[in-house]
Amino acid sequence: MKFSELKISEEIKKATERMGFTEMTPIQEQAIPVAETGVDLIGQAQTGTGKTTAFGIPMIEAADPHNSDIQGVVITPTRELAIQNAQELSALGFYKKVRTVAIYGGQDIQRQIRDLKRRPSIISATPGRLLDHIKRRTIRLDQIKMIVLDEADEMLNMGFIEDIHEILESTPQNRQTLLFSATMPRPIQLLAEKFMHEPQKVQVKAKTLTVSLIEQNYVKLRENEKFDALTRFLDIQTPERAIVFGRTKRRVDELMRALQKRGYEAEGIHGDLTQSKRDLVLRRFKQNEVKLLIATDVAARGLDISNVTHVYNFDLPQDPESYVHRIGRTGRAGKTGMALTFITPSEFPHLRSIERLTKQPMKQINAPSYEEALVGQQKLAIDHLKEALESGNYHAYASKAQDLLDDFDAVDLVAAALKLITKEPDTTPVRLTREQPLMVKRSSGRQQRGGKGRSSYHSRERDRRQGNNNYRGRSKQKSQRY
Ligand SMILES: Nc1ncnc2c1ncn2[C@@H]1O[C@H](COP(=O)(O)OP(=O)(O)OP(=O)(O)O)[C@@H](O)[C@H]1O
Ligand SMILES: [Mg+2]
Repeated sequence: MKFSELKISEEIKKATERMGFTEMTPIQEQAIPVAETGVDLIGQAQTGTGKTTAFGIPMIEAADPHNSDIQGVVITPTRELAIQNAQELSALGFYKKVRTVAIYGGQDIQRQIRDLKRRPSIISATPGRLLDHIKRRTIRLDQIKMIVLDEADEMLNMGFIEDIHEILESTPQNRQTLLFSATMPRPIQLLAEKFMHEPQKVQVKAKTLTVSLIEQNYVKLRENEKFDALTRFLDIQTPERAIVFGRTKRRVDELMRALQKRGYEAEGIHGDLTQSKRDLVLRRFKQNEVKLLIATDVAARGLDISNVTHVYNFDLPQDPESYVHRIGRTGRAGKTGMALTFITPSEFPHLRSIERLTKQPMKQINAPSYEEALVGQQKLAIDHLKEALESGNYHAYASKAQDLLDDFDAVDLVAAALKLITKEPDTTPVRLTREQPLMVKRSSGRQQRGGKGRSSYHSRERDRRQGNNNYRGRSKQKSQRY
């Protein structure tokens, strides 16, 4: 079904056209008409399938640009996602002249207050900064018609739950509440239903939770083999654009420096960097100035960066849901992608938990040898050489080439030139601080580094079976993981 067939205002149809959309995605086709009836809604569909527009259209449709109140709020777990959602909502509201402002931590609050004085209809926010504005009375939510929790399970999962409750308390009882995510663990759903009014579930039925366009592989290796394996895979797979996920901020910093030491262009992103640094890194990655983004889970959810061809899980994610979101940074909007996950022997059971959630078996592959990596890089050099040949833009070198050919054997010459342009696999020694394998001690309910205890994956699975609401004691996780 096309957007043009929807019963929505012409301005929004025109906006989707301007955004290059014609056919609706399944979640858009199924969720928009339901949301238009005014009911509460829980929407679940695979990563990269257009959930933003699925809640964006009803939100813009409900907003009246001539009304000076804030009428809609979208809450997201990260600042980058708040910015991205604001951009998409602004695009959808372009012709209807519905204005959206992004409100997030790390940005000058006075600037935000100035933006707010211009009376936007919609706020796209992270919870902490939104609460700050509510307390300063620079934002009032008492007239909102609709609130969306994007990445709803994450918002209700770690650390955010108290903030969400406080935000909801400042909104009208009769507001419409929409929840969206690619994953919706049952305990979270039960928790959500407590503050929703008879929500309708819109789930796009798919055989697997992950997108079939993403090839999913894993490598079994020891902790101290991971880094060489990563660089060799990078040499062989030569990703156009890749995200490498690490478990902690320290890990991300160390990985970035180690990769740079071996001659890779890499930038890191995590929650301890200043917001301007985070913005800069993401901009450079989006503009293809740097091919490798090394990230904590701060980049795992929702970010829509075109042409991310590879996702590497250098460390296993904290829970199976995070895996789904991390690898979902590739294979978006119909494109293909590849995900590769490193697993140490003691973490092996977690692999099965991931596969049980995704309903998609992963394929085991082996870490490449030095020789294989060299072949990969040679192939890349030859490709570059052929491209240069096809471009025809080398005639200024012809007489020098002839001089060389007079003195040397042609094969020797090309071989020497190839060696020069090949980035041979670098074996510069690097040191990474050892990360403990993924384990969680159950009794305290929060993440512990190392130590004995059951894995979070298994306790989560048991929760799932028992329908436990065991998600509140995890507030420390946000600061560790992001
Ligand atoms: N109807 C459509 N036709 C073509 N492209 C679309 C359509 N709807 C959305 N897109 C594009 O698809 C991409 C993914 O959309 P979006 O970020 O909303 O996915 P998502 O379902 O929210 O994913 P995630 O679970 O990772 O947050 C975006 O680049 C968006 O512009
Ligand atoms: Mg999204």
